[in-house]
Amino acid sequence: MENTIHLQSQVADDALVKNLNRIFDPVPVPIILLNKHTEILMINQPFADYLGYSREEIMGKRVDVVDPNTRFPYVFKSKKPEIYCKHKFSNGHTALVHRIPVLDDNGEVAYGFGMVVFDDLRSLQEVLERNKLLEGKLMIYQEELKNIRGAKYSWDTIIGNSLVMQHVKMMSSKAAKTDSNVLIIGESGTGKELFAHAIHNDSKRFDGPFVKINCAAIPKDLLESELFGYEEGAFTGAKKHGKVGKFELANGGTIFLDEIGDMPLDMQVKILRVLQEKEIERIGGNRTIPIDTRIIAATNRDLKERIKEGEFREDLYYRLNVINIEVPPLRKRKEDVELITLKLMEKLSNNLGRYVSNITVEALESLKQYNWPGNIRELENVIERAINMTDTESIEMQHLPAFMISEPSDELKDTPLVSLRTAVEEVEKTTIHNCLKAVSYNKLKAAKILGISRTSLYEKIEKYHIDTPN
Ligand SMILES: Nc1ncnc2c1ncn2[C@@H]1O[C@H](COP(=O)(O)OP(=O)(O)OP(=O)(O)O)[C@@H](O)[C@H]1O
Repeated sequence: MENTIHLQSQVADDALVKNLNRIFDPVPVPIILLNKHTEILMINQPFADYLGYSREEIMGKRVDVVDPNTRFPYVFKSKKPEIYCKHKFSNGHTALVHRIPVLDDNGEVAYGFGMVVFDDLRSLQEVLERNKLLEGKLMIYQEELKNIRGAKYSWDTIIGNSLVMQHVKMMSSKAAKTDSNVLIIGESGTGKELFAHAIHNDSKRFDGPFVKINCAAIPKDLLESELFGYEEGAFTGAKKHGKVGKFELANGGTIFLDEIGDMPLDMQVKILRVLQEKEIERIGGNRTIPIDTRIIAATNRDLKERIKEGEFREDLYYRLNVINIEVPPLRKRKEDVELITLKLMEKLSNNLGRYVSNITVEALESLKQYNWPGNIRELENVIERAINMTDTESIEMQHLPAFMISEPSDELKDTPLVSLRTAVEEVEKTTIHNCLKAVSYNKLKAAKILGISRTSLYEKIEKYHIDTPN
């Protein structure tokens, strides 16, 4: 009776093995199945090859005969699976394996299932090392990103209390509360990028990415792949796994298109398409990728002029210019020069490891008078230079660049250059005229106030052709 049962189970096992071979031979992972006596019931071709045997040689043998290092006898005893365990096969290979006892309805071991998960631990080690390296790099970038996105770019860090700046900040913080496109215009170095950051950080997208691209700095041929990315094999020289473009990177956040006024016309068409369709296509790709990105663009160019010149698309201009923010040049907010100077001195002293906290009235006055064609970026340079030049805690005239001191201010720029004599005569004429008017043209009184004789006053009235009613 017992023999009959054994025979029946043998027949069932044979049928099972045939089917299992059919199933597992094509699987490119070494797999083995043991019966409850730890005899090999099935071993797929990849595993037989891995061990260096023909299948016929080892079928039906006890696993510890084929591989004396096997732990299956212990696993059968403990009935506990061993997952991702390092195993050194008797042929010298070291691998990561699973050893799994398969229990029947009574909780007894019916089969043992084995599988090689990673057949070359050396290459696994390399992958793990690389992974560790990448994780490390990722952490550094995340940290950097946090710094970039941090409080550094809030409204408070945009220094300036002049009326015009208060207005621009107020407009920008309103813009932050919407999801509309923003166009920031202003001369170079006025802080357009700072405003773009602050708007992003104060918007509902603040925890999404802020991705910047300088449209003027990237060669025309590369701009498209930078913006939209490409698929593997899109062109010769393309990276192996393709490349993700800035629009995709900015998904869920904001893309800052700096120097948009310098973007080539053919690229403008593509940007317009993204704005309208809210989707992109990678170069060499055939699928569209939906994009949820807010656009903030900036330029120091006169876009209306560029439109007239045929260099900028009018339709793109209107799409971008939903909210317009104009950052004024520093010379139009001279009231801010003192505050910005003091804040920059504090920041740059720290950066440079110096302690320079004072500036003389004279030097500050020079900074206020200067025209600042390079705006705050130029002011930063001047302060940094001065901190490096001074040996004390104070910035003085001599620490400012010579061109600044001789540079005429805005008002003086419009004054025609005249000789000292002409200038004195001009002042004399105006003073006499004003004085006569003030004393109702009483020449005696006027001469007294002016401190000259009546004769002298008459002479000057004649000389300067000053009209008097009597
Ligand atoms: N209001 C401000 N307060 C403090 N620093 C400022 C301010 N505005 C600008 N800066 C500083 O001036 C430098 C130039 O600013 P930013 O790059 O934002 O100017 P930009 O207008 O974008 O210039 P560009 O058109 O050349 O790109 C930066 O170092 C920035 O930190």
